[in-house]
Amino acid sequence: MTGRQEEVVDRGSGINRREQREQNAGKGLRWGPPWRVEGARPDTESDRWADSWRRPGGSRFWLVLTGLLVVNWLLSGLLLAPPQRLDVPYTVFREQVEAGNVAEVTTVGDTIEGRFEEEVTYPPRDQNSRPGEDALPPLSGQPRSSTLFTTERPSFADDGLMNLLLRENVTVNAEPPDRVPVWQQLVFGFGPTILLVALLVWLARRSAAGAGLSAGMGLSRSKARRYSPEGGPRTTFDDVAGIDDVEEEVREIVDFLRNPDRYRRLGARVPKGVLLSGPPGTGKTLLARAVAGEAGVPFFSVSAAEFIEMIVGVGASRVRDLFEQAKKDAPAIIFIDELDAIGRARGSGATVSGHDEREQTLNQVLTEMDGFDGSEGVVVMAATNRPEILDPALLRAGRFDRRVMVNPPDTTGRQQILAVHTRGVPLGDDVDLAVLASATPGMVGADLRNLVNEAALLAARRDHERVQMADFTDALEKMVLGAERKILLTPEERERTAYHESGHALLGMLTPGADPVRKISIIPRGMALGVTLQSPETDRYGYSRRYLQGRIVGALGGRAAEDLVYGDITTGAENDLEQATKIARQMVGRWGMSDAVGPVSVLPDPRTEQPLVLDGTGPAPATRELVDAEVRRILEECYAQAYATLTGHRDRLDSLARTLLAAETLDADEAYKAAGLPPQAPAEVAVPAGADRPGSDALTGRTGQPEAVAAR
Ligand SMILES: Nc1ncnc2c1ncn2[C@@H]1O[C@H](COP(=O)(O)OP(=O)(O)OP(=O)(O)O)[C@@H](O)[C@H]1O
Ligand SMILES: [Zn+2]
Repeated sequence: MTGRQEEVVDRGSGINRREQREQNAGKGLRWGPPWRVEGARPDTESDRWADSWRRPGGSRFWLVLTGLLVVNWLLSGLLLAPPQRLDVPYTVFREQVEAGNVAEVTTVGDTIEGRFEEEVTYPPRDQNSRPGEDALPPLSGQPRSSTLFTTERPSFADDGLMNLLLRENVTVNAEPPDRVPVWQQLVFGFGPTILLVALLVWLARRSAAGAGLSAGMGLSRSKARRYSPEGGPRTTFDDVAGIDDVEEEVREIVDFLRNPDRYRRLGARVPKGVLLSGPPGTGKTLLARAVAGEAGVPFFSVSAAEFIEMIVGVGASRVRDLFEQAKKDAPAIIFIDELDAIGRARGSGATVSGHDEREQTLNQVLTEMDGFDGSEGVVVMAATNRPEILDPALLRAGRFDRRVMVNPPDTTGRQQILAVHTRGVPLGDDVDLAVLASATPGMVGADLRNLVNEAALLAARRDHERVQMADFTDALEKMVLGAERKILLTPEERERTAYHESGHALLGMLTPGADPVRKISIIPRGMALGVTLQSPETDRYGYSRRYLQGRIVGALGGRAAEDLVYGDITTGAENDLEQATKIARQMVGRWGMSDAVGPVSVLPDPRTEQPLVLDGTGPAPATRELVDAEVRRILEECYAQAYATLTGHRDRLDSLARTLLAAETLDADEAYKAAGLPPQAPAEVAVPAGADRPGSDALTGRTGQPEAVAAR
């Protein structure tokens, strides 16, 4: 793993993007690539769409749900629909009462409904029974017969109906005017909801044991996307560059998937599981897809996080489903991204809800993998950024017993990756990928891909025929530093910033072994008021104590310059202090670089967050105090050194600051010249690597929100 190479010191302040980078840190001082754009992986999504894929979960769930709703609707329609009643005039009704043919009535407002003892036909077939009504047109055309009737009582009727009914022994009911009884309203109003809730509860209960209906509803279906070898452009090893050693390790798998019989015949045990580990964006997914592409087998891709739902047991059945699908399509590859989402060591980590669910899912994966006897022709590939937190059970023989590290590419690797991604891009004659590769230490495949895309966008906006080197360098600068921002600084503030940056830069130039200064700028970018960029000649893999001290001196140079020139300090050094303190802390607690503390690792392991020393619960209070004292000593000594050096070179500092103030941006040559120093490094591209840290500037009231960033 390469370490972070370049240093950017800025004047500005606040939130440190590096924190997150450091979480990815393996061993050594690692400042992960600052330009790592989280979530900006345009390729994966679009590629996935472009490829043929299907998502078996889902559709069936909707089918079942629709079915339920239709049944619900039909039932409620049947039950709620009023029965067909004979609509009779009030006079006819009275007649029937007097004739003793009414068994029961129910009044709803002025409407009277009821039941005749014997069927009545209306309109009567013999029209002469009531001569008075002969002239009236019949209410409805065809005579109908029923024992059920309805009639409307005229509101002016004051005809002693009640007495009549009582006399005739008719049962009389009354109901509120809304016709649907309350119990029915409740049942049909809340019924569907109750039904669904009941179903979910039931599912939750039984899913722990099996798939059951949840399968029918698609809940237990794995959400894996399937890429078939036929559909879409195939990913091959040609698309993967710069990680040749890793490619070699997986070639055997390709061969196995192509000729499973040959391996079977010889009884060779082919790895069932391959664990790819490495920082984000290094091409783990790409590599797995390339293996599938090379072997011409289907590729099932799923993120481990997708297994987990709120409902316990769903994850396990999704795993089962995924393995079933893959076995059906064998030979095939199952790719599980972010394996750590389920593969975290059991009984460790925060006990969140869904803890059981995660364990069950993990157990299911283990069970499935144990179930293979190698003849299925299914290879499971998984990726993780944090192999060290995985449950050891996953790594046992017969599971993910083949482990492959995918490291960030070195310079040559970066050049090859750039070549892959510029295949379809018309390049100007001045574009030199080797130079770009050396200007991008710490960048991984995903970053480089992003860089090419940004450069192409820029070239298009500038109406270039081809993408030129300037497009690349500007794109790189923007990715690394953030877009330039139009904010108005007071002349005093600009001058102060110029001194601050000059302080960083001058110490970078004067400290032996420090990374050469590449660029200084007082154009506000992102959240910083100014930046100083330093990056090494070559990729660095480790750091010496002297080098780290130099870094701290440089980081404190901005504040020292302000202090020296103005006799006062500002909030602008917030990030510098944070960065310096972090380095010092790690020197003392992690790398044993403090004589007083000794060669002891006392910091919690940054990867597992478990305290390392001394009795396993963390350092004893005395050790802690000693660490703090040592960190403070280192910082104070470095600050004193920075202040002294700048004092001794006050003329260079003034000259550099003045030049910077006038020019706003200086590249390496200009900067060394302004400081009256010979250039140290062949200035290749005046582009850097490193980012300024966003933050808040309490002095000016500007906040660190990523608000409107205006590109010039
Ligand atoms: N070695 C490489 N060669 C060519 N392209 C690469 C390489 N590494 C990454 N890329 C590009 O970056 C994209 C993202 O990489 P990929 O998704 O494979 O990274 P990953 O290691 O799986 O990251 P994560 O851990 O975030 O899932 C790829 O689709 C590819 O375009
Ligand atoms: Zn600074």
